[in-house]
Amino acid sequence: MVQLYLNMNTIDWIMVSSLVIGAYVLRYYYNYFTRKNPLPGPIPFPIVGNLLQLGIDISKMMARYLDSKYGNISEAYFGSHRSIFVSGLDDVEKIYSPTSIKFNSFMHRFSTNEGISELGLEKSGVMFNRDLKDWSINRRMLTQTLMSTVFLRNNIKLIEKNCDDLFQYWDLIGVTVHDNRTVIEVPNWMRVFSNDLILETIMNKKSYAKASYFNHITDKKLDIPQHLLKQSGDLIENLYVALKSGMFIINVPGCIRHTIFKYFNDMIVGLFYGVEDVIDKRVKERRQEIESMPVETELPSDLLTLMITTNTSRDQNKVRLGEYSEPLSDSSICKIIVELIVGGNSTTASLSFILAYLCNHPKVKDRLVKEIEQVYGVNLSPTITFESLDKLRYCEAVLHETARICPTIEVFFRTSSNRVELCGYTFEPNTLFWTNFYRLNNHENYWVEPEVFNPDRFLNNDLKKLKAYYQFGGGVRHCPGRFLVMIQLKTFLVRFFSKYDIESTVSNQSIIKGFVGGITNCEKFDVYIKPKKI
Ligand code: HEM
Repeated sequence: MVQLYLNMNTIDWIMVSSLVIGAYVLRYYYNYFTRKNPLPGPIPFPIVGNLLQLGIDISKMMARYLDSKYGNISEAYFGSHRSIFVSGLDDVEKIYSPTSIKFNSFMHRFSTNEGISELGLEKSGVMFNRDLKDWSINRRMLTQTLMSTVFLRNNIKLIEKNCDDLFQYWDLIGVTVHDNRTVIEVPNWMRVFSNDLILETIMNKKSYAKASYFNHITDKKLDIPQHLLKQSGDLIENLYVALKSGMFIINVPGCIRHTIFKYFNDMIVGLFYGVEDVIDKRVKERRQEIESMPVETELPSDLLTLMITTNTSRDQNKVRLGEYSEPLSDSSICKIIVELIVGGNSTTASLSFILAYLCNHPKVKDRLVKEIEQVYGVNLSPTITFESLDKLRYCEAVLHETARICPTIEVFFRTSSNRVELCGYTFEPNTLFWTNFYRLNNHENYWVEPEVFNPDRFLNNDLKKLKAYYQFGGGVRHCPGRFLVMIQLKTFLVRFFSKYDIESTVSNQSIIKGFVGGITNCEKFDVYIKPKKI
């Protein structure tokens, strides 16, 4: 046999390779055409699946293409992984409504995924964690903190402080000069604003992304140490690049990422772990700060402090993790924090879309401002309380209507934990289901004139009755940041419209969307911001 190999010339090698490849391709298509439960969808290629036809960004292609071409249920392949795409209301409800773990057939986010596993997220954190015991501890801790009134009340103060900083920078670049025509690029400012906010919310330390951006775009340099600006600027930039490449890591098979795209793959994974290193340093620093304080010191209720002290002698019993009695490890805390910062990026996108829709709908904007003035009076810098935000019914309707017509998460996913039935088909455990929020939120069967931006549809309606409205998922894995997001968006709008008016640089400016790591972003929207005349 060895002799036979040694005697083979180039032609022989080409023929043998062709035979092997041909046999592989034949077997691949035999398996494909005889698969169980065939669903409509584009025909895949070996190894890459449908990546060549559809690209790597599932949000874009699913919401816009698969649904209109193949209907309520279809399939596509990312590498060898089969994904099922669902956009019928009954089926999406089946996936997101169960509220108990015991009777839930869609408990997991992913089945095994080599990209997620390379990032160390498969068995830690919350979003992708497949270890349900570990997930339930982390999840319970997050829910009890992120949704507690004490935490949310404190966060209002932090949002106000960040608004004040933002407005100070805007004033410095000249927006308060009467009739000033300084162009404000909404998406860029909202990105640095919400990144600072989420980092400070989680890490209990000032972040300087706004200041870094201010220094980048103006000649008036702020008197803040260069290393602090660089640290915040780099962290945000690296996170953004890592997030932008998230779909590449998740959807492109390892055999391609580690060969053809090795350089790019290593760079992204390196960036991701670089971000984690920065967070890890902060976790250790905070641990030391806490340990150096007398035991009886009342500690603040920020997330990092709570995560570090849970199940330690400093635990102030704010969080109860049932039977679990171990403190969370630094590495576990780091993974959770990375996910939360990524979650904060949807808030960025929401802020930009809200301002853009308000600019393009001046009557809605006027009504919103009127409501803010009714609740807070005409006041450049009103004091905001948790209770007062509850009175902003129209504002809430504006937030929901923007999320309906322009969801920042257009599609999201769960994986079956058991054998399940959907749309008349039976699926095995570990099948990945992508659900189409964009289609449901804009479907003519469920909404009157879905293409019209009309917050009134949310005004006198119980959210539970608007079954086709999906923003934060639902059931047992419902987004734990949803209350925080609503508080952040409302507080920002109250502070903003108490001090300024906003106008698009051109009438009816188109709202350009981009897709970054599964989040739909506003790519560009330029406005003039004018001081409010009192
Ligand atoms: C507008 C902003 C946001 C949107 C649209 C959004 C949307 C979502 C959606 C659709 C899910 C999946 C839920 C499910 O499977 O049922 C989710 C999960 C999650 N979100 Fe959010 N989110 C936002 C902001 C945030 C923020 C600010 C945080 C944290 C500070 C956060 C933390 C999380 C976490 C940890 C999960 C995973 C939950 C789990 O798997 O158990 N999100 N989010």
